[in-house]
Amino acid sequence: MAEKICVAVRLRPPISQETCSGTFWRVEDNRISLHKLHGTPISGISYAFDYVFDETCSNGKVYELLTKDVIHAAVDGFNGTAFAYGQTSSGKTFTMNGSPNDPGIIHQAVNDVFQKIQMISDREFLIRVSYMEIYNEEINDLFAVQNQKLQIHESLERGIFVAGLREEIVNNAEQVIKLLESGEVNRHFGETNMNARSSRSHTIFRMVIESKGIDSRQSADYSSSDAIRVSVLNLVDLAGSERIAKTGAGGVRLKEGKYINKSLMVLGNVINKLSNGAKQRAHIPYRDSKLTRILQTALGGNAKTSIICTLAPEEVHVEETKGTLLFASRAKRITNCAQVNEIMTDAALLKRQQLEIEELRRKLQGSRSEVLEQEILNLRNDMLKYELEREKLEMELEEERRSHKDREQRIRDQQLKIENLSSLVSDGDRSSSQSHGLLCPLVLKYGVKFEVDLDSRKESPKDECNDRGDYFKTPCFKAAGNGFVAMRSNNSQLQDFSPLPDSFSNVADEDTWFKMNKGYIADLDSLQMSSARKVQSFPPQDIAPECSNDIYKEELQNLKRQIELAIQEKNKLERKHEQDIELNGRLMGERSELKQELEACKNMLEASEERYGSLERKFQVLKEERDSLQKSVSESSQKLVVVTNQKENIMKDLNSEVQRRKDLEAEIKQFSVSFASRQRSLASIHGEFKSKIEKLRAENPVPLHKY
Ligand SMILES: Nc1ncnc2c1ncn2[C@@H]1O[C@H](COP(=O)(O)OP(=O)(O)OP(=O)(O)O)[C@@H](O)[C@H]1O
Repeated sequence: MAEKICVAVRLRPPISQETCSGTFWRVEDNRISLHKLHGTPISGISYAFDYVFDETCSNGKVYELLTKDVIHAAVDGFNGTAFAYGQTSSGKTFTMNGSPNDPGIIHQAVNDVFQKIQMISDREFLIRVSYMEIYNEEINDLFAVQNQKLQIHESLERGIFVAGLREEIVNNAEQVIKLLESGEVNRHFGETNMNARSSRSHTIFRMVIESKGIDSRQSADYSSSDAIRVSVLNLVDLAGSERIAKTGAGGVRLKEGKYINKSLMVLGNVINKLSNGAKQRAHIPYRDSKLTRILQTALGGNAKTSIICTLAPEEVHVEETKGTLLFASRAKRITNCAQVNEIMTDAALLKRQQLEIEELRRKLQGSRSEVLEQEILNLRNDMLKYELEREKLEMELEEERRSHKDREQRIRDQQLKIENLSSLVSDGDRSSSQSHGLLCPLVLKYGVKFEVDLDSRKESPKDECNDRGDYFKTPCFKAAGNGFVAMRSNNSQLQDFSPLPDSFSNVADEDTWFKMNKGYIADLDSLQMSSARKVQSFPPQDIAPECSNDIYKEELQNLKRQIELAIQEKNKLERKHEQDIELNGRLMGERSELKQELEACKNMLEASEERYGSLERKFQVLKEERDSLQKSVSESSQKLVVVTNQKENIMKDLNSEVQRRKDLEAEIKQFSVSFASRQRSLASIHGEFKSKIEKLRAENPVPLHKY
């Protein structure tokens, strides 16, 4: 979350008893302004900050109001930086280090860190401390004097760090204070005109606070407690800017002063650029000095930062104080963006990966596999349905084919019957008309032609009747064209005359036709009489005695009846035939519809099969993916076990080492105590002996010349 740097100014009590002649600084709430001697504020020289501490304010209060939050946040995993800035002798070191009566920010921070840790029961902490100074633009290790001119490095894992700097693992505040004291000895101080013990270097006391949830190993689910939080807390005491003229520096002090001023100038530039806001920032010159490089995270980066600017109240320093206030005002505009720094341990990483894999698998199954499987199932069902439908249709079609064949067969049979009947009729008629010597060709409805030639019996030499005396022969069949006509045949030759038979009269007689057709009335207007024909009349003696006219008449009547019956049968069959044709047409239509439907089903089936195949392939790919995920999960689990074991071993070693150290310390303490008591007893023995010797000497004085 973006937040502004917290800035406070602190006015130190005046050191010299100089009499104020012109101006003085007045503190009101969180505002400091320059006033004229008689109290009027000087316009334009008034500044407000988060806090303004006057000369009466203690380090305790400064810590409480300004720095405590940063320190607590560091315990919670946020990077933190607190530094003091100001001209030489303005009270930076006093603020940071304090005095025996009024411990400074560093001491209070150290105590507070350990107190806070004590209160956090669900995390275990590991704290490392280091102490360095930047002297003449070189980094020296204050815990190990041999570590000098150290280099700054940067890595993804550690960020910006000083390589080779000694880090001490600490368990309590006292330990840290002792280390600090030992480090202070190595720090560069120097006497200047302005400060009897002036810091000639910038010092950075660094605490690295690592913490981890205690029960993370037991927890099955990944949570933030599985990660290790690593935060860096920098407590910085800067060297003070100085005016060479004022400090009276020369030689070494002058060289130091130049480096101090240069690095503070770079710090000023960085603050200046950062305070311009994101748009105008352009390049921030962190790399121009070691100080700004080390404090890079604290300035406009991932850290919570508080700055205390110390001010010398003396009138003689008013210009430097104004400069410091300007610096503080600019720093106030800087925005940082602090966040908890969590590092994944191997175990936590593995656990998180495992969970992520699980999640992915769930998603995969939920969003794809299941859906695909369902889709495949649906398609399979569809396919089955189509198959069944297809089978049903095929069966129907087969049945239809069979019935169609039957119908065709029936039609063919009927046609055959009709033809047989027709030929029967025509043969019968021919015989009949031949027997009467009458030619009466008739073409009746539906193209069945009946010729009644009553004379042909006698004329035809091939007639079987001649041979066996039977004038009615087995009918022969003869097909005729369609059409509803009743007409005389035009096939016969024109005759000279055509006399009507005595008894039969005219064949076109209405009554006769009515009788012949059994109630059917033909359109007599359309009937044509055959042309007159010469018929040779035979004398009665030429005719066989049994074939008298009556017999003929009777035969003719029979024949007529047969013809009528045949015609009726034929009409019936014709109607049936028509119906069959109609039905056949309808069935053909249905059949072609069924065929189309079958074709569509086949197409759908093919498409389904194709889709099914592609889904099967996808399913296979997903299966393989799942298998590889499972494999990586099992590998991760194995790694997890190894890493956990390793960590447990290390923790055991560490604990035993700590215990050993404690034991040694106790031993040393015990030894010191016994040593001291021995010393005391030796001293008392020595005293005793001495006094005894003295006493003996006094009792037995020995003459000098004896020696
Ligand atoms: N708030 C304060 N109350 C009492 N004494 C103070 C206060 N601030 C500073 N002093 C005293 O003023 C003197 C100079 O202070 P200090 O050494 O802390 O200044 P400095 O800014 O660190 O100077 P330098 O930059 O030269 O190291 C010291 O003797 C210190 O004890």
